[in-house]
Amino acid sequence: MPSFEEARATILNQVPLMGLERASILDAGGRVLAEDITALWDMPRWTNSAMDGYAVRAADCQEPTTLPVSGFIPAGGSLGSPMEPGTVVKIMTGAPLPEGADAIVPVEDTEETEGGVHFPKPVKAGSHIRHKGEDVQRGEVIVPTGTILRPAEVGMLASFGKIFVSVYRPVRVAILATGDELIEPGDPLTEDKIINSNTLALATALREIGAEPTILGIARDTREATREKMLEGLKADALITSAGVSTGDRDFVRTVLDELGAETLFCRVGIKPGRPTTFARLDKTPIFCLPGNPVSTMVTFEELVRPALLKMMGHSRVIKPLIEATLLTDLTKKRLGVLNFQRVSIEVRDGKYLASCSGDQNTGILKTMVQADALALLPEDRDHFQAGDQVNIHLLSRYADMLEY
Ligand SMILES: Nc1nc2c(c(=O)[nH]1)N[C@H]1C(S)=C(S)[C@@H](COP(=O)(O)OP(=O)(O)OC[C@H]3O[C@@H](n4cnc5c(N)ncnc54)[C@H](O)[C@@H]3O)O[C@H]1N2
Ligand code: MOO
Repeated sequence: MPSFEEARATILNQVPLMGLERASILDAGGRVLAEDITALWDMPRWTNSAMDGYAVRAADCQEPTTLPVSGFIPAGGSLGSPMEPGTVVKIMTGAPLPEGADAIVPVEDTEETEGGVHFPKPVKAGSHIRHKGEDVQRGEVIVPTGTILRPAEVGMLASFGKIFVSVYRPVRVAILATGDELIEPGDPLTEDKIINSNTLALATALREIGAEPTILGIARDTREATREKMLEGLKADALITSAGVSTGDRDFVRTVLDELGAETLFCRVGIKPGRPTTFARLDKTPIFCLPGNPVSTMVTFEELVRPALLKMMGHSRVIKPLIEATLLTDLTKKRLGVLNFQRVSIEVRDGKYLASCSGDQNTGILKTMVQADALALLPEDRDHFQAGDQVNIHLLSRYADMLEY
């Protein structure tokens, strides 16, 4: 049975990279760029004013002096001719510096008088000027291939008029729930049925990373139904199944994988929850078969599937960092020899992470998943952790350690 790290490495080494598509930068936010984008011109395109004020010749303003105003340049305008000697030009932020001027004096450092503008302090040549090409030079790579397009990158691309770029396609992931006991949310409740919560939880987790869920519904516990639905799911870029993967009499997922000729790379992992997690592939399509207990489904998605799907979409930073946290409560593991993910809530005090058990760690207990900000990774060789001990955690969301207001 592979350890957690071995299983994760096996998956990450098998998954294929998605193809490329051209997308508008508005739609490409959060996705990974698949080409180097080069600057077609200098930025700024012209030397310009960094302040609303006056363009001056610094040499004219070394002593307190009053000079006449010979022109006005708004942002988007230009003077059209050199600045007349012995005068100044009123200028707005971003407007091109007129020929003959070598400094900008902000309006608040001047006084308007009848005869012109008074400059009480000496002016340094070059002050408040933004030079042509000081940000980016023509031919420079402004956003390299492999970059995640955040607002900063989208802004940079937009400022060069680059509105379509080549990016990795979002991975289309089919989700299949299995089990005779399942009904869909909204169906009439009957005593013996359980609502399929895993599909929508998985779909939400997929959307969070920019993947596209395709919901296949529920496969009843027969080989034929499971096979039919899995075949349908294999039309997607990846397939996730939930439940039916353990050793129960009606757990058909693994049998169907064999029937379909899929290569099963592992069918158990040294983790709790998630021990029966199975990973297979058919041709190049990855198939993640997750255990059905709702917490097991979410934890195995988070720890094993999420990194893989990110990698498929061209991401290189796919593994969450381990953060060291101090326990405020004891944590106890039921079994030695497996890596145990325990649900904890998090506080950040004086820059330090503090973790408390969120409650019952049974894999059927959803409430403690709702209350969890992070998963504590309790190593294989130790079963008890006391308040005050250090543990490693994976945050469950990007908001998990933000401060309240
Ligand atoms: N003899 C053994 N029994 C079990 C083992 C084992 O090693 N030997 N492993 C246990 C572990 S650990 C897990 S996890 C479960 C996983 O089993 P399956 O993945 O085959 O899941 P099911 O038994 O079909 O369902 C488990 C549980 O989850 C509920 N469920 C299933 N699908 C959904 C869904 N879509 N939405 C909400 N809830 C769902 C289901 O009703 C069950 O209660 O096996 C243990 N047994
Ligand atoms: O491995 Mo099961 O997923 O512990 O509950």
